[in-house]
Amino acid sequence: MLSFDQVKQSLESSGQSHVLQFWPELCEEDRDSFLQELSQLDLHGLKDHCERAAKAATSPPTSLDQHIEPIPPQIIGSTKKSDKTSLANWQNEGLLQISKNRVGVLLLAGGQGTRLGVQYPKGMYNVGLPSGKTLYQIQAERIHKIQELADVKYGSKCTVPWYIMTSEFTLAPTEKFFKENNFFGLKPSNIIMFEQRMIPAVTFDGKVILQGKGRIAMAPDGNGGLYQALLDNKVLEDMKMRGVEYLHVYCVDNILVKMADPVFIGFCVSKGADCGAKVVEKVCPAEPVGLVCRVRGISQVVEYSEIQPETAELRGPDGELIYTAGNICNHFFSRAFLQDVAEKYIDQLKQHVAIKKVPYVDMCGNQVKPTKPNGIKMEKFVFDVFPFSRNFVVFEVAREDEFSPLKNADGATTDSPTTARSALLAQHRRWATAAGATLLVDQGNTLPPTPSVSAGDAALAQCEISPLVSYFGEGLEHLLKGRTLQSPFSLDEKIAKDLQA
Ligand SMILES: CC(=O)N[C@H]1[C@@H](OP(=O)(O)O)O[C@H](CO)[C@@H](O)[C@@H]1O
Repeated sequence: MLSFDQVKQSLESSGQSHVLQFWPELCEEDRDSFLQELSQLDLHGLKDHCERAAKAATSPPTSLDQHIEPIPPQIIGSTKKSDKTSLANWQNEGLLQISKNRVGVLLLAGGQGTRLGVQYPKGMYNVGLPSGKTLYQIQAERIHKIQELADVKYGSKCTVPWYIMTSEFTLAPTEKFFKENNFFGLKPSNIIMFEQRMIPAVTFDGKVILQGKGRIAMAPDGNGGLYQALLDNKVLEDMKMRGVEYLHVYCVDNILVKMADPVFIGFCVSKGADCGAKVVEKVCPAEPVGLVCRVRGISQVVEYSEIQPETAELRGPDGELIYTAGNICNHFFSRAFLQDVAEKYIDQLKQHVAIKKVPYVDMCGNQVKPTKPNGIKMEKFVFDVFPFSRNFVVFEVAREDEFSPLKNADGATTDSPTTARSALLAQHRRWATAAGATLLVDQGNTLPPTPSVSAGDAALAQCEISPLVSYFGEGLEHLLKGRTLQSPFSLDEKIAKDLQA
């Protein structure tokens, strides 16, 4: 820990001496914790950080729009358009890699869930499924299942390690939650949690914001803080030690995420890719998803907050949208590529500006909750390493099978607990009917085989299939064929055993 004088001097030379304004009022204990917090800051880089933030907030980002082009079809694979044999080959390749312990998953879980309006990590959210499972539990069970599928196919016991990037906000509650839930049956040594860095929020005139008299307002450095966090926490060494060559990186909020999806992994590996992204076709130009595209010939993502509406709305001769490749935050990276990024490119990652309402103490020491944005948070984005890739590929998937993110609180028309729950239940209804089951709603009404689903439609049968029973709809026929099932129907491992018997 640095001494008070060292910290004071550094703050003065960065033009931030106001940070210690309330020091004389602090008790011994608060002084200690504040000094500790300040010692951990990158004090050398502070001046630069504050100046850059203030400058970025006042000068609009240079628009990339004129240089955007769609991704060329040659580098796109698709669960919708590629032929069945290719898909089966990719799946086998993916399972082979998994069976050889070469695949890991990495969860981006440092965010605060502000839009969802909860005080705890998003992964702990229960969207109200009949089973009451949280996002973390669903993900853990999918890891279990994919290990089992690879084991069965290639006859070897394998592990898919689960790396979880948290932040100061989410680490402690996430650890506690995993412990309380007995790590959802996974081996604790195969779950590696680590923390991303936090950086200070800054006012429009480049001053660090004091959140309390002895505390500065800190925010995680964006999901692109991943690369620094991999270095800080020696995660690449851990991967190397385990023999993990490929990583599936995903964000916490997508209830349909396919953990270590063998088809996607297999596609990327077969193409010799070092980096890849899953996309879905955008539903409308304004959908808040990043656009996977090329800018001046280089593959990258232009975030929804940074594209102009006129560009997003561009249409071709038949009225079809030109830019349709929506980023679902499911990325593939080879370990070699991540090593390269860490060694050569980490300082070149773009900084993005987010203007936010940041609670603060004013000059007189009053706590203020601003009603208008007052602060700048600088963030890095996980996909900003794509331009450094030497062989980037894109994999298009069906939205109804792979993308239903939880972003907003209930009441919103999109991306809410209700839409997430409905998407999962609809998928499981499709699996059950495809396996030959008939689903009955309350009064014995038979469900049409392919029900059209609207969010929260109570008239539809509820059918939930545990990931421990089926990962992508496989293995259900021998359990469900010819059966009539009363809603709500929950197929867990125990019921699966009974049905088999
Ligand atoms: C920096 C980043 O990863 N942004 C991602 C991420 O955005 P959110 O702001 O977390 O919703 O998830 C979206 C998909 O849910 C994706 O479209 C977008 O590009």
